Amino acid sequence: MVNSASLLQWAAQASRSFSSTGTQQRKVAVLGAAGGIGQPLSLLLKLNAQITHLSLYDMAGTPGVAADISHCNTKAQVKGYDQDKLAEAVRGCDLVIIPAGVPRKPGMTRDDLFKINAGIVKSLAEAVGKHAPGAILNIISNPVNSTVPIAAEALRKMGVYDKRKVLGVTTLDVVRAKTFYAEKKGLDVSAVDVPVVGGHAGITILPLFSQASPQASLTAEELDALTKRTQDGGTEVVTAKAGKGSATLSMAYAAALFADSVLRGLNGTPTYEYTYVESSVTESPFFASKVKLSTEGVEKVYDLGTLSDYEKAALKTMMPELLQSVEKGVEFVKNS
Ligand SMILES: NC(=O)C1=CN([C@@H]2O[C@H](COP(=O)(O)OP(=O)(O)OC[C@H]3O[C@@H](n4cnc5c(N)ncnc54)[C@H](O)[C@@H]3O)[C@@H](O)[C@H]2O)C=CC1
Ligand SMILES: O=C([O-])CC(=O)C(=O)O
Repeated sequence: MVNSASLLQWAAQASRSFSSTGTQQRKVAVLGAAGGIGQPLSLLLKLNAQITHLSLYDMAGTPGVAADISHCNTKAQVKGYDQDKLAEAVRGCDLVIIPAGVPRKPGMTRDDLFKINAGIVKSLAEAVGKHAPGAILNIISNPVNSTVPIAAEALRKMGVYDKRKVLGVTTLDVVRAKTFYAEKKGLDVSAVDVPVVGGHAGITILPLFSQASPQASLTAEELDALTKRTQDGGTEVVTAKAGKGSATLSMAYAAALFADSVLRGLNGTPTYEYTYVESSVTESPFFASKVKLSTEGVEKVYDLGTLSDYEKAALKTMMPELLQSVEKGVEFVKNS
């Protein structure tokens, strides 16, 4: 798993690798690049020495963001594309990251975003299926529990679906669980690992503190508080931003870490991450668990290991909601 130390490493390497030769050509697109997540994410990707071409797409304002970021003295060549240039933006991409869509306001659930974001993700996935079949998709747009099945079903309809390549980004849940656990137990956050499985909404987010490392003892109250804080991490930010959107900076950080792992895998160094993918680990057809990322995307999906009674109960409780969200996404594409 890539951690913050490697993030700093690639930032440090970025300007040095400016003159390096012989590295693989890797084109990455961000769809929704002018948004709250899109802008800082694009900046972090510009610092990633694995990326040679960075393609920024949004409905408007993208050339400005691209011009700004392009002045950083790192290797990636940056190009901005507005509305009618989607095909050009994604053509030849190895990785397409989608943070396009509306964010929550206080009082909303992620599922409340379905009405608008379902259609956005479907049309962007179709464009990738048409102009960049074979690219890996990293889907950030909410509700992730439904938008990933939407993208998968849209690509399946086109005959280009590859389950190894459609990945829901749940890295922020892992980032939060690590932060909150380390803070609570006085641990070095850079040495902490916490698996987070399930989905990406409320009770479907399940941190597995029984498998955290290093193991610190947690009282029943501490375990419950840490689990709930991880599940409500998004809402904590939505409330604090008071109508001005949801997590953007921590999300950009998490998505940049995840993209780095995907690219390392593509470039021949296997990496391990938690991500929401087509899965047979539970009865839900899509589920977030640990995967091995390699040259074709997800090479292996791991099972959940030994769960505590608390985690077994939480897994059972989340299932109806998760199944319903998956079904809602699949039906949306089938009926459109
Ligand atoms: N997976 C996760 O852990 C997280 C997911 N999110 C989700 O990410 C999404 C984006 O959040 P923000 O960046 O804060 O929103 P934002 O509103 O600041 O930015 C979204 C951008 O998407 C663009 N957009 C809308 N329709 C588009 C289309 N058809 N093609 C290309 N671009 C399009 C908008 O013009 C805007 O620039 C939301 O759905 C939010 O809920 C947010 C945080 C964490
Ligand atoms: O809470 C939201 O709406 C955004 C999100 O997914 C997160 O921050 O985890």
